Amino acid sequence: MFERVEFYAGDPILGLMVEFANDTNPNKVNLGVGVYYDEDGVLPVLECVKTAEQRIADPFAARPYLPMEGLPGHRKGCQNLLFGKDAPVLQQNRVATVATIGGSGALKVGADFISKWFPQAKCYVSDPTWGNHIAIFEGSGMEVGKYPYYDKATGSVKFDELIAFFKTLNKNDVVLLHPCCHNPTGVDLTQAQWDGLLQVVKERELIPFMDIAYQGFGEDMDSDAYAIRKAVDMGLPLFVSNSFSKNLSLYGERVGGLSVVCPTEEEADRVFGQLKFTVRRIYSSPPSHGGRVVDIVMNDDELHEQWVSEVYAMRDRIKAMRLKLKSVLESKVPGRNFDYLTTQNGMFSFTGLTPEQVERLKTEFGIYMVSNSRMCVAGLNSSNIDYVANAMAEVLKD
Ligand SMILES: Cc1[nH+]cc(COP(=O)(O)O)c(/C=N/[C@@H](CC(=O)O)C(=O)O)c1O
Repeated sequence: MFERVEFYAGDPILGLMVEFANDTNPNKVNLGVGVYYDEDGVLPVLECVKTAEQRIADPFAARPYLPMEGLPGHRKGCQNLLFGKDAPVLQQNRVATVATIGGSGALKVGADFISKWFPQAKCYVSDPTWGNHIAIFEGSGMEVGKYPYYDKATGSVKFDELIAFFKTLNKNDVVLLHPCCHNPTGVDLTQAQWDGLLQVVKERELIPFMDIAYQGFGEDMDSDAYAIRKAVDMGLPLFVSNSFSKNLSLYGERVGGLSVVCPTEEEADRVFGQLKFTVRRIYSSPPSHGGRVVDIVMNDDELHEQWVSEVYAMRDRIKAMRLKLKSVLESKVPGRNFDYLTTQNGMFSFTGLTPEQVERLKTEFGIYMVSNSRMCVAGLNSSNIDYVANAMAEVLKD
């Protein structure tokens, strides 16, 4: 019956979590999956989340379905975070937003919506990108291509090639963009480059789909949303998928959102209805617990302020680990350039290690990075950073 079903090779990122859990090396270090661990190597529960949990704690409360679109406060929280609390586009009711099952659910709902209403559209992702981007859009039946992005030789963006490529695309083709904290490279566009790129998107009438999963881990909440707000200012139609997994440390609660910026309120109403229908036929409605936590933290001014400072503390610890690792590696591997550790942004660093060197880190030292050489810097802390630096220095001798 199922003999034709192919074996699943496993996910290059999530598969590492299983391997890591089974690794008996007492010195093992998880620099694989994009999860923030604190200075003690523990996945934190934010103080603002604890307060929100206390407010809703009632183990005997009923658990009704949420609406297909999720809680109004969850949706409002996404909109204020992405577009700015008093943004005209929100006052004009031109944004259709649904709460989703994490950022992954947002991408899936968006991909299914586009596949249905723009059946000729092709999707183009950065080279490289988060591996699941390709799987999600192909899973929605879309053809997925790659646009030039990361220049291995210089460690920067191949901006001229990217622009030239965008100029070859067709109306309504989708370009999947990382507004900040690019995954896996950590290499972001400057604001001037965003201005130029979005101008080409406008001229070619492309559909920009911005996936922001690390807002607050780059510079700050507003700067990290620059590309999103610039696109709105330019009057572009825009899809935005956002995730609270990392910046609320609510990974397993599966909380995110999909927002679609429309030219008119009437069109936003139509899109909102079809987004609800798309949710209904994929997973029907979103989880309630995480949605209630998002609602409280995002809409209580005091908790929101506390949340922002907690995200910035996570951001700053990652930046401190970048500086420390760079200085230790420079002392251990003189002559090799480690500037990328401090020029790259957000949770990830593209180390440039070969697959063989990455494999040696895992098998000989119990240090886990993604095979494409992505390192989750948030897995570093004062007690493991020297061990990691020594191991990297060792494999770099090859
Ligand atoms: C760019 C990006 N977008 C969306 C997601 C999905 O977020 P969620 O809200 O959990 O559905 C992730 C997760 N990335 C990390 C975990 C994973 O691969 O699922 C990672 O890159 O390690 C991203 O890195």
